[in-house]
This record gives sequence, structure tokens and C-alpha cells, in this order.
Amino acid sequence: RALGMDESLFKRLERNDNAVVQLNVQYRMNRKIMSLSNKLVYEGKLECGSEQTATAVVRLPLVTAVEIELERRGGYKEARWLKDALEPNNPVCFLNTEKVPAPETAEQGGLSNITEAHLVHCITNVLIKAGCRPTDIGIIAPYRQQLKAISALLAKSPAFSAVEVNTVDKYQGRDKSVIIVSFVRSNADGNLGELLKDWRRINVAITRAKHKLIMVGCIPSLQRYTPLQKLLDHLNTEQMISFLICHCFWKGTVKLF
Ligand SMILES: Nc1ncnc2c1ncn2[C@@H]1O[C@H](COP(=O)(O)OP(=O)(O)OP(=O)(O)O)[C@@H](O)[C@H]1O
Repeated sequence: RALGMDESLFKRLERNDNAVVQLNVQYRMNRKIMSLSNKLVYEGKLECGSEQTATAVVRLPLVTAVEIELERRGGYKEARWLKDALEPNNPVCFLNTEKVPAPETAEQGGLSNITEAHLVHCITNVLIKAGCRPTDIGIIAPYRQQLKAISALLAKSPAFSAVEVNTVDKYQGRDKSVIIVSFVRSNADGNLGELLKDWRRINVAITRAKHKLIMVGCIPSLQRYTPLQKLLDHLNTEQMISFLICHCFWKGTVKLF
């Protein structure tokens, strides 16, 4: 460290103008998902490599049948957030838990948010019923304790065994058709911790989905940090935010079918 070994080779190269070129064409995300990273990091320079990449959406062959079933059970019309989360042509949605409420819990093992965990379980269940392959779904959370809480809920059914639940760092360099991000932090004291302060980590989390990115979090807590505020402002302008009113509906939805 004293001799400069804590500095990466890339950082050293960055000091020389001719040594670094920014790559700005990508073949992973559709246009809507890419717009988030463009806002947060790339200042609009990121482009889709092909029209096919730009317009690709998630394949949910049974979505209409699921919607009819949810409607038959009542309350689906009012559950705008679930429609937003399911709709293939709506590639980005942020589910705001502000009104639920969904507070974080600090335990010995770390931070978790059980309400967000239930919500992630519910959305995963509905996506699979709608025909999404479990291997095409990835769940990301910044805290290990939250991954444990989500995995424990998913472990109740073998239908979820191929859904991958991992930290942001474990997803680096990889992607899935659908990514669900649970941001966890939700408190009144203003504490966000170090993990979510790293804009690079946030950028990795929001750039793993190819076709659908569903984020779950408490906006008043998350917007205290500048990079997340920037992201949330963009989501708000683009009408990509849905409010969750209470959890009475989705608790029942988990047990559907
Ligand atoms: N020329 C291409 N045509 C079609 N798809 C491509 C092409 N190049 C890359 N992809 C797809 O784009 C995605 C990202 O590619 P890759 O993993 O090489 O990027 P990366 O630089 O490692 O990204 P990151 O660092 O953000 O994880 C992958 O799903 C890959 O299949």
C-alpha cells in the first residue's frame, strides 16, 4: 500500500489521456434500462449496439392468463404496481415502499428488510407463473442478511430453486433477462451506510438486466444520497415509479395458484 499497490492499473492509465478509450456501445440492455446508466454515469453517451438489443423485452407467454386469474381473485385493478412490474413493455419500474411501510431491521448478521423480501418473493412467483424461466431471473441486494431472508422465502418451493439470489458484486460481468433489486435501506435516521454510497456499485446493480429491471425500495430514505437522488429523479421524470399502498394484496398473491 505504502508503495502505491492500492491503486489499480486502470486508475494509473487514466492519468494519461491517450491510454484510455471509453467504450460506449453495449449489447446487453434494452433502451429503457440503458437510459438509467446513461443518466447516472455515461452522460447520455451509451448506445445500444443494435435495434434488436434496444427493443428486446421479456418473454412472458402466460401473462394474460395470470392477469385474468389475479383479476378473478379481486384487487388486481387497484394493484397498479403489480401491473407495472409484470408488463413486458414496461422494462423499468421502481416500487416505492414509502407508504407500506417497510422498515429495515438490524440484526447481528447484518441488515435486512423483511417486507421487501416478501415483495420480491411475490413478484418472482407471479413472473414464473407468467411463464418466465426461473433461470432468467436474478435477485440482487446489497446486504447478505437480505439475501438470506429472500432465499429462505424462496426455499419454500422447488419452483424457485433456479432463481439466482446474490450480492451486486457477485453479478459483476454477468446479466439476466429479469433483475429484481431490493435496496433494503429504510429508516428515519438518515443512515444509508457505505454500500449504497458507491455509485459504481449502484451502476452495476442497474445494468445487469437485459429486458426487465424491477427495483424495490423506500424513496425518502434512498434519495438522501446524491447518486440515488439522480437516479430517482430520472425515474420520476420518466414515470417509472409506482407506489405500494399496503401489503394486504401482495401477501395473498404470494400464495396464488
Ligand atoms: N457483439 C455482440 N452482439 C450481441 N450481443 C453481445 C455482443 N457483445 C456482447 N453482447 C452481449 O452483451 C452482454 C454484455 O457483454 P459482456 O459481458 O462482454 O460485457 P461486459 O463489458 O463484461 O459488461 P459489464 O462489465 O457491464 O458486466 C452479454 O449478454 C453479451 O452476450
